[in-house]
Amino acid sequence: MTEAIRQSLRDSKAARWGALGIISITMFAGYYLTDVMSPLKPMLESEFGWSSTTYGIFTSAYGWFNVFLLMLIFGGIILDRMGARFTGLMSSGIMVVGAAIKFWAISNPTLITDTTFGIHTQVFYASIGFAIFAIGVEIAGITVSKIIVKWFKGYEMAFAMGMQMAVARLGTMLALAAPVPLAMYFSSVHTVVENGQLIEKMSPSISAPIAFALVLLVIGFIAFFIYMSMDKKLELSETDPNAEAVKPMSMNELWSSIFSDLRQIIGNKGFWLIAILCVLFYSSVFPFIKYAADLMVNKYGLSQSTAGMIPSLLPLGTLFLTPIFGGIYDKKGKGATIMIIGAVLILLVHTIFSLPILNYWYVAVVLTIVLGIALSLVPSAMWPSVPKIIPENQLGTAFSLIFWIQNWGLMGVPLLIGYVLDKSNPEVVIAKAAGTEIPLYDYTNPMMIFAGLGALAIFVGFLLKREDRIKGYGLQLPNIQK
Ligand SMILES: C[C@H](NC(=O)[C@@H](N)CCCCN)C(=O)O
Repeated sequence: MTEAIRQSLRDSKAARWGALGIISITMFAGYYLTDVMSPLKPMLESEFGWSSTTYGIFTSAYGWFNVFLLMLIFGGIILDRMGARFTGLMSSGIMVVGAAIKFWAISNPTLITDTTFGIHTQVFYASIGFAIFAIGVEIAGITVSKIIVKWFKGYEMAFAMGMQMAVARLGTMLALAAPVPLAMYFSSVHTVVENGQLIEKMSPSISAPIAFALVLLVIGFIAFFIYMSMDKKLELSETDPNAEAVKPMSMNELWSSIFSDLRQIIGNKGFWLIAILCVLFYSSVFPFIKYAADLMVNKYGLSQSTAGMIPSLLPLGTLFLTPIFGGIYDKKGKGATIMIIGAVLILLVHTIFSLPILNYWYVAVVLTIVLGIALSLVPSAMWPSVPKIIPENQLGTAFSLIFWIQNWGLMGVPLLIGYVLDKSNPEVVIAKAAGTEIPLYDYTNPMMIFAGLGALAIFVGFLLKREDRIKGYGLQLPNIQK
């Protein structure tokens, strides 16, 4: 069979998009669990006595194992060596295990009174579960990116990445809008003693939204099994029957190939600029989402039950815009410019959020929509740009290194924000300790931190554009090969 007439399964539009649809289910479930606790922050404080710092510790657990135990990097290395089928199944299984631990911790009231390693036992176990889950969702993320490159190279790759991100963001949107109604729906009545009197109190079920996440994750795990058979068919369709079988590597060869990949990637300036832009950009958006519902209560005067509605508009816009911007990048190019425009919007939005004026809910709506546009622009150009800088056989490792650097921010920034929030609002901390009426948090300082990250991202975006001009990566060129 000659090269010219051999057909690959990826040449079939239905097969490419079918594969994408299946893996998107797994990511949808993963993104739902990632943010499910955000709208529950005020409830975690009132029901379980968590502080902003406690919430920050729990949120930062997302990066603990990925960052300190280098789990993400191992994930990328495994992906490049063992392939997407093994790595995808492994990562979706890890997500289920982590979510189950988190569910157990949140639904177990006996953990509330104890401490472990100096933190609330419930927070400790919920954080461990979240940290394990995060290994899974991050490795699944790089696996899915590599799968998309495998199916869509030379085709509508940025559009496909945009579509996958859109479905994942649907998970984020659900995580911002659904948990409070779910927790309220499954409320139960408890008898408690207050001022020496027995009173009946309705307690929301904070674990109900997590139980729902667990069900979604199990469905995502099953979906990956279905994808595996498609992946096998794709490989068979691309295997040249006359090609010689690849000789298995010795242990020495394996290690030297791993180190050689790592050396080449970290010696690449374009890689570093994308990675730094990634950590700055995502640290100003994802950690913001963790505090957005609380910001709506404290700055814009919304009630707890409606506070998640405005932040849920953020992923809503990205559903349509990420594929659209991805499509523009595919056809017209201008990847670096798209990333810079996104970073400018981040700076603008967070600066306005930080001002102690314009505290009207409709201002929050407009700012959230603009932030959604930024969250569509940058990722739609950033991820499809990586294969222009790094060869395909090193992509798993490169994506994992970028995610690893990004995870420092996803771990550190929420912790910093929780700490700054408590430090800038001592009266709230005192009122909580005294059990008196809790005043509102002032969010000026945390929002200035987010704005600062946006400013740095613009600077790095320009450096990336310059590097592209020097090295000719083709970031400003279209992805579709005519
Ligand atoms: C594709 C990209 N994913 C990531 O950046 C992940 N490392 C973090 C996922 C966190 C989920 N809320 C993206 O989602 O744009």
